[in-house]
Amino acid sequence: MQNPLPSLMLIGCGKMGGALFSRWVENALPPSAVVDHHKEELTQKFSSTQHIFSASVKEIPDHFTPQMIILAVKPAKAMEALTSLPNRFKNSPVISILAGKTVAYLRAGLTPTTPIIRVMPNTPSLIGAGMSVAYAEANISDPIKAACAALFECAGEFAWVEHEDLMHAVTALSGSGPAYIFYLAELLLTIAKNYKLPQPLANRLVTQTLYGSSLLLKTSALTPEELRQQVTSPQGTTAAALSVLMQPSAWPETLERALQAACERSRELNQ
Ligand SMILES: NC(=O)C1=CN([C@@H]2O[C@H](COP(=O)(O)OP(=O)(O)OC[C@H]3O[C@@H](n4cnc5c(N)ncnc54)[C@H](O)[C@@H]3O)[C@@H](O)[C@H]2O)C=CC1
Ligand SMILES: O=C(O)[C@@H]1CCC=N1
Repeated sequence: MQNPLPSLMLIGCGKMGGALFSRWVENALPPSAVVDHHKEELTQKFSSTQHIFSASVKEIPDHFTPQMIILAVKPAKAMEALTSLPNRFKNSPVISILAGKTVAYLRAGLTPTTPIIRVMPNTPSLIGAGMSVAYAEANISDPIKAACAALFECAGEFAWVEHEDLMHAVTALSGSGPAYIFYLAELLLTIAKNYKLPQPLANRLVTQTLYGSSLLLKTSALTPEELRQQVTSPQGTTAAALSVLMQPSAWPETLERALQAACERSRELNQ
């Protein structure tokens, strides 16, 4: 059986924080607090009486002490959010989902002993199909790591990395990755217009092809290369298309440059 979820204080309930929070609510989150400037919208959206919605950490009632704090503001707002934490919260374990911001950076806004874990989730978390990857320093206790895993397992798959530097590659691959897939869908839909396919049909073709291929990739024992070969008849239509896409300057170099740009940006975000 899955570990019970810890009570939380979620700071920042936007696209990513909000997606995670909705999963946690569905998975019996104990009474928790959500801090966001959009308090009114969030109170309506989640219409919950058991959670506290607040526009500022300072308005959280004295009787409420979370077991964990989840930091989900934009990276540029991290220090402002941490330094405005009242002292009574400063020893609670903090999970940061911020791109780029290292444990050392975050620690400067907390105390030398606050347990800090970094997690990189992605937006398919909203439907329980997310991929979250976490890094914790060696001194973080097992119960804190287990509580972190329980939270992100509610949103899909979860894995640990041993070295913080790997979080850049994780961010470039699975954190930003859904956008690459959505852009591929956008491009295919735009191109479909040239072939006079009715738009609703083109939507179905693109969506079901991406969905079916992802599901096959996830459930099949075959490698991506083997699955690709199963589609590709010698001298057939797929081979004709792949002879364009597999040119070094086409997908191989383009994707390599794209991931490199994401990694570089992740490093810059720590400044
Ligand atoms: N959107 C994505 O696909 C992913 C985002 N992330 C990370 O999640 C973080 C949030 O990103 P998004 O949800 O996309 O941004 P967002 O802009 O949708 O959400 C940020 C939220 O923080 C709130 N906020 C700003 N300052 C605050 C403060 N001082 N106290 C409380 N709330 C405050 C804003 O009102 C907003 O609702 C970023 O650091 C990003 O790197 C990580 C993985 C994926
Ligand atoms: O674009 C970003 O910076 C964030 C991190 C991963 C996905 N979105």
